[in-house]
Amino acid sequence: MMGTKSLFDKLWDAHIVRDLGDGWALLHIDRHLLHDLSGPPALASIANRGMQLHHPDLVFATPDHAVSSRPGRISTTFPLGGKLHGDLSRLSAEMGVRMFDLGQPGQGIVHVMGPELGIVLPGLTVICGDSHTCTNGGIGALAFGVGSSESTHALATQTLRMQKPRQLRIRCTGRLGRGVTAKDLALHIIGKYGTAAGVGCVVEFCGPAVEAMAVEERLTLCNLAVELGARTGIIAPDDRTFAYFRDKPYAPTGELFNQAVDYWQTLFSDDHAVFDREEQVDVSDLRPTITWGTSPEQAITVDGCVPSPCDIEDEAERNALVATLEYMGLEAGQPIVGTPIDWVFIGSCANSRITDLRAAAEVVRGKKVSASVTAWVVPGSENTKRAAEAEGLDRIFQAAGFVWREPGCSICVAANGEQIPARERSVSTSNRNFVGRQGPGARTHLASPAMAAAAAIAGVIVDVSAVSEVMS
Ligand SMILES: CC(C)[C@H](C(=O)O)[C@@H](O)C(=O)O
Ligand code: SF4
Repeated sequence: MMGTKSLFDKLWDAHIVRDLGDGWALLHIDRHLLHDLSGPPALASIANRGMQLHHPDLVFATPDHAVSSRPGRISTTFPLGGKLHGDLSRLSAEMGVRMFDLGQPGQGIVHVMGPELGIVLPGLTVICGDSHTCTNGGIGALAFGVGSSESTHALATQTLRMQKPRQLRIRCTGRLGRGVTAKDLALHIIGKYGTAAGVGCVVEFCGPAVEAMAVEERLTLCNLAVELGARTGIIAPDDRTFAYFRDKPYAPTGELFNQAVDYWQTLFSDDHAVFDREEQVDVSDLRPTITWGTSPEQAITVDGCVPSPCDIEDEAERNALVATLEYMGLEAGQPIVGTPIDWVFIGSCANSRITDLRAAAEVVRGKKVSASVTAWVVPGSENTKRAAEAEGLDRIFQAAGFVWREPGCSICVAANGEQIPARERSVSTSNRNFVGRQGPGARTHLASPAMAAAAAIAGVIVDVSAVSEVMS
């Protein structure tokens, strides 16, 4: 019989502990990740009820959101973060959870360190009290961001109660052009379909353009699934994925690895799988893409212009656009290229992996950051930082005038006391450009690491694919 199951169906079915009826199921959770904002209250709620973790070996913690990224930082460099870090550290120790502490290999943004350590593997269910948990779908895990009560429930039972989501498949055909990345594709997809397109859905990304991506790029693509409104994103694991996990510290080894690969090879959508919605995107003509507004869907190709209120009939929409342009300090209809910037942030769980740092370093090599720009690189994890330093990327960035920082979320969300001042403009490799996201009044343009690096050098937004030396 021809298979009719999607990749998601296979993972869902494999994890059902009990069918609860009406599409609801109790799922086994294979990995539960905790960070310094959502982790301490979840652990405390278990401790305060006199309960124990059901399976502490499947729970892992890392401080990332509220820790300072200042070189030489310690726990209390940002005092509020020090308190959260202390709570996470103490509760983890008391309850048998492995925490990767500051300065240890493993510490980092929770969605970067999971796959990087092989804690997150293809076919596993993964949860974390964080919306970008969807990132892990890039390696073929079924990963959900959860709320605090679900997190507590999972700590106590190692299960999650969930209604089966609908399924959207986005097939990406063609080949990405030079200077065009998974980030550009993600912004393009969100711009094209909108931030509500994925509501209630799991989005499977597939097709030749996805198959051609490095594992890190697939993580970037799935990272932005939540900005499409989706419950999560997922990509079928393939030979590249299997090779990626060959040397990861928590991945199986030897015969167990071979057995794992045998199973991982069954994780794809069958030919006759049925989706609630299917879309196709030809990536061949994509250009570097950047946001101009305060929602990730407000994205244009870098050679484009910001929209003009005159072109909008609906009054409420027109007023919203006027307000957005005012917040962003942009003129209606202006080209985005040439817009002067003040900050560049290369980091976040969207784009802080080794391939991202390499791409940015390639643009920066031998050049200088514009005198008017403050430029930071915040590696996604301690392991990424060390790998980058071993390749000399830190020296390339520092010679150009970038600040080379310690791993964490930093000014992606400005929860660690680091922020972009009001009315200052950043090109950021992160995933959210909401009002006040990088600090009250801060103006954020989301883009790829290469685009951010090129903007840092030029001092204005530029089309990285038009900077000839870069492309040679
Ligand atoms: C603070 C945290 C819970 C939040 C999230 O859930 O995503 C953050 O990581 C973000 O990116 O906005
Ligand atoms: S890097 Fe940004 S998006 Fe990712 S988990 Fe941290 S705050 Fe959230």
